[in-house]
Amino acid sequence: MITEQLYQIFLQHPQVSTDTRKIAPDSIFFALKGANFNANTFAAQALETGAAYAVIDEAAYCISDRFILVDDVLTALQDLARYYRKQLNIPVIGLTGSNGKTTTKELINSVLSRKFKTYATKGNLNNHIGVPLTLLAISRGTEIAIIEMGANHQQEIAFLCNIAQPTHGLITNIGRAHLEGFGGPEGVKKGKGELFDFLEQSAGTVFVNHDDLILEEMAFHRHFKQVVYYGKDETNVVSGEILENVPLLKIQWQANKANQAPKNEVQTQLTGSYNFDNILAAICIGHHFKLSAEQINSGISRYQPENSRSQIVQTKTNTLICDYYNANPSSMEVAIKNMEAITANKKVLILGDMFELGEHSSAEHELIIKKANEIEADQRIFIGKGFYEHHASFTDTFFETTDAAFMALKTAPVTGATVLVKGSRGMHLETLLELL
Ligand SMILES: CC(=O)N[C@H]1[C@@H](OP(=O)(O)OP(=O)(O)OC[C@H]2O[C@@H](n3ccc(=O)[nH]c3=O)[C@H](O)[C@@H]2O)O[C@H](CO)[C@@H](O)[C@@H]1O[C@H](C)C(=O)N[C@@H](C)C(=O)N[C@H](CCC(=O)N[C@@H](CCC[C@@H](N)C(=O)O)C(=O)O)C(=O)O
Ligand SMILES: Nc1ncnc2c1ncn2[C@@H]1O[C@H](COP(=O)(O)OP(=O)(O)OP(=O)(O)O)[C@@H](O)[C@H]1O
Ligand SMILES: C[C@@H](N)C(=O)N[C@H](C)C(=O)O
Repeated sequence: MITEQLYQIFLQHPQVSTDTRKIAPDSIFFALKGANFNANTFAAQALETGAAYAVIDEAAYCISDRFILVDDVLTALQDLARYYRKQLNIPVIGLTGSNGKTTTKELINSVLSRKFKTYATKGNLNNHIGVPLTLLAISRGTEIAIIEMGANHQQEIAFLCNIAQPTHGLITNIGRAHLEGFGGPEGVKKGKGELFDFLEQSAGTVFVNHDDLILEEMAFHRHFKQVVYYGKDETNVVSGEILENVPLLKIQWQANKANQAPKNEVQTQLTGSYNFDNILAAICIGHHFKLSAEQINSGISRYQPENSRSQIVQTKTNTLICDYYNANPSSMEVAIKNMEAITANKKVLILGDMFELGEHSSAEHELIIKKANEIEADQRIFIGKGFYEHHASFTDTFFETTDAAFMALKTAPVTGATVLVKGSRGMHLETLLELL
């Protein structure tokens, strides 16, 4: 079936399901294949449990006209999303970067939704499946969409841009994340730069952090229709500075200094000086879309991080900075620097291995141990094989596994401290929480 026909069906049934355990009534079920299951086998069940149609790619399962047979279900999903996107005549803000995508996306959404009907990527649905699902969930009447794009290899952002067709774009930063798939730091720059390439070719608008030399250079070498700069310097369209970080950030910002615009102060629910850039990006985008300072401040101050991203948790015995949703050398470094900046009687670092670093893994883990030793801390606990490899060269505490750390913390608990808990998701550092 060609995409136009599928689109006509989608107009009648504008909801998509991919899991028979969560079928939306009257939706179109896309039978994807995964590591465990071939969802063609669930297509009939999807119809029985409320789906209107099932898109499949194996003829053997096509037993009535409610089955839509295509060559490849994933491609059909992506093509439908691209086709639907083209019908939406709205600004689409594409967002990528090594760190801070989800936080910045949530902040932008929180700000823009003070004035517009917005739709933003849910959670982290940012890949070749997540972006199409996000686009197809945009309801008619939406005025601005904010689409997060993730990648761990070259050409992935180009592919996602081709589907989402952003009119505006932001790269949060270029860091040392997913080095394995991108082929090193230069590869990350190239891969994330595919968003800038798309916006250059399509005469879009980019928002650029002027304090970030890499991003500034990437913007400088391209010819954009419009570049909107933000940063600490008052010559930027939006400028700002941190007023407090104790541990929540309070910031001051100003738009168009030249026009003698007033300064604004906003108390945020975010910790970590690195979040300053994320916040300023959202303010800049709010200003670009002509929100008032009150609307912008309201959007920023209301946003409360969730899901273990820089989340402050007060337990009976400690103040925890829970940051174990992910970890890479860049985000580890800024999280350690933030521990140095905050005021606390006792500071403890619990750091877990960083994944997907390939040949850079050993050196990057060693570097993080050194960085952690450059700041004042009462205890430094490193967990995982990547860190453990270097245990003989340092006097800190090392465990090969999270289970081993669990047993040790059970007998010698950490108390009365501000504790940074950060590591890759696969380290499952959340299992330590009950002891902290
Ligand atoms: C296809 C699918 O949805 N997969 C999810 C599934 O994985 P699995 O391979 O185990 O699939 P199954 O074999 O179990 O099932 C196949 C399909 O059958 C359906 N089904 C199954 C049983 C049943 O009874 N009924 C059924 O209908 C089932 O629903 C499947 O459709 O389960 C996993 C665990 O829950 C999911 O993780 C998996 O999701 C995959 C990975 C996915 O891509 N989901 C996207 C919606 C998404 O956006 N996920 C994001 C993660 C994004 C991410 O990691 N981003 C990276 C960068 C991008 C890297 C990129 N190259 C990549 O490959 O992802 C980043 O750094 O930000 C998320 O969930 O957060
Ligand atoms: N601007 C930033 N610079 C460096 N590190 C950051 C920045 N913003 C957030 N981080 C770090 O990255 C962690 C994850 O944040 P967030 O989920 O927003 O990033 P992400 O890029 O969306 O990651 P993912 O795609 O894996 O969800 C934070 O908890 C924090 O440690
Ligand atoms: C969760 C996934 N998107 C990711 O960021 N993985 C890295 C390697 C991590 O978990 O730290």
